[in-house]
Amino acid sequence: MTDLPGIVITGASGRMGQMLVRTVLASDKARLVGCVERAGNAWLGRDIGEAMGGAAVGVSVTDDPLEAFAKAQAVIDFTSPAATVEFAALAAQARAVHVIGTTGLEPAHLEKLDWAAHHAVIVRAGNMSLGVNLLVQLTKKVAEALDADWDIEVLEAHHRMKVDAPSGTALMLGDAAAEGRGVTLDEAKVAARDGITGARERGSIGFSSIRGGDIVGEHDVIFATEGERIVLRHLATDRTIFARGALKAALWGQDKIPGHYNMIDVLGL
Ligand SMILES: NC(=O)C1=CN([C@@H]2O[C@H](COP(=O)(O)OP(=O)(O)OC[C@H]3O[C@@H](n4cnc5c(N)ncnc54)[C@H](O)[C@@H]3O)[C@@H](O)[C@H]2O)C=CC1
Ligand SMILES: O=C(O)C1=N[C@H](C(=O)O)C[C@H](O)C1
Repeated sequence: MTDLPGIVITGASGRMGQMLVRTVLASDKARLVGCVERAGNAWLGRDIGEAMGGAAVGVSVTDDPLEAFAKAQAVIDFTSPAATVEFAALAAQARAVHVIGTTGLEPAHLEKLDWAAHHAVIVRAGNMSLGVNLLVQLTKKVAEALDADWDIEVLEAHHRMKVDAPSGTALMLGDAAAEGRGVTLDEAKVAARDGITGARERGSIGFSSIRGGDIVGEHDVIFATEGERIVLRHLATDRTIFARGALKAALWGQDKIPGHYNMIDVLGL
């Protein structure tokens, strides 16, 4: 039992944090060794099982990531960009696999992750589900097959509490479409339209974001031309798909050399 990889969950009281705690506790391939929250969080010092409304599990929530990571073989992190950059440096020091689900990372954050990836394994993806990562590959293939007479639009819908847009998944899909078309997303991306925008620019890749209620995560990639349209769609109805993917990544990373990996690597797609 004690030989199983020890996992620390950061942001343990969050929507994904709680789902991850449940997933690790239910697993016979890993054990929960730590839960981290930010200073001031109401769950600090409490047993995570009790804080989540169940039986005690023997792991208290702490705001000391360094101490928690020292006991871990992997850190699963769905928090915020600033926290993730801090955790990447600490996970690298502890030589723990750092699984990053956090979205909204800017180029400056990514540069810091690249530094950490010289010292430890990082697995990062804006979406950890099998379905979305398959959709990424399908999007690339369809974009490769079609020319710029086919307009590409990515639509995403999420719950009212989501703070970043377009979603990390939408950007993964946009990147795949751009790669298939032989351009970069930076040059093709149109993420906001309002007022007299003029006609659509040929070859651009558009993004639209809906926020409302408790939508877990919905993504469409639309390829539209004169007289016909292809729609590739993924609907997430339960956050366990992300948590299961993240745990798979944490276990997969145990025997890998330091570097920056993604879920396509983990899933072998
Ligand atoms: N890659 C994927 O498959 C998925 C990614 N996400 C992403 O995960 C992130 C979190 O999403 P949710 O769980 O819905 O948000 P949330 O707001 O419910 O949870 C975030 C948690 O992180 C904690 N946190 C923030 N800063 C911290 C710090 N410095 N130290 C410790 N804890 C800290 C917060 O207190 C909070 O409990 C978002 O970026 C979201 O887009 C969400 C679902 C799936
Ligand atoms: O914030 C969320 O909830 C989600 N975030 C990820 C994203 O930005 O794509 C993944 C999933 O769609 C849920």
